Amino acid sequence: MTQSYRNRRCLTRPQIRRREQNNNSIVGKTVKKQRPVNLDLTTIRFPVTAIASILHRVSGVITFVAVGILLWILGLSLSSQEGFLVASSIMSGFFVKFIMWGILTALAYHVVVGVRHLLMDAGYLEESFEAGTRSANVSFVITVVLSILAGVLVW
Ligand code: HEM
Repeated sequence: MTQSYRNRRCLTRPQIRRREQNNNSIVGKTVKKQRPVNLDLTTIRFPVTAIASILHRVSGVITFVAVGILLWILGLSLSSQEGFLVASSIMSGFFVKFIMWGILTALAYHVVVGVRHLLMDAGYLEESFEAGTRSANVSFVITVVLSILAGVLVW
């Protein structure tokens, strides 16, 4: 083993000494020597439950930001007749409608997966990987349906 370190031209003498010491210590015996170094995120596949969880947090943050925007539009529309007309004209643009559709989709997803969470917490859904995968997929399908309905509502 010592010989193989010495054959590596890129190692300095102190590095060789440290590796030899590591090999004789508890570190060399307990830590896996061939540890994975590949952290290329494009090669890592997340399970659907992880994706559902990450999206739940993302949709929660989108909903949080959306509350401010929606309250502002509501306040504007209720302020006066002119305010209502301004709010209506803002809401009639394609880009704004697209944002509203995105907000409604995020809210729908957050509520659907939130209910899934609460059902799991209350013990109505099994907390196994298989059951979690199934309920996550069902949540995605329900969200797609609600998202289409939200599109119909907005346009
Ligand atoms: C204005 C409305 C809402 C906002 C701004 C909001 C925001 C958030 C945010 C940011 C989180 C992430 C917390 C974290 O991951 O640390 C969260 C988690 C959660 N939300 Fe909401 N939420 C809203 C409405 C709802 C509704 C209506 C439900 C009903 C089902 C719900 C159920 C949940 C649950 C169960 C969690 C915890 C998930 C977990 O334990 O990982 N939320 N919410």
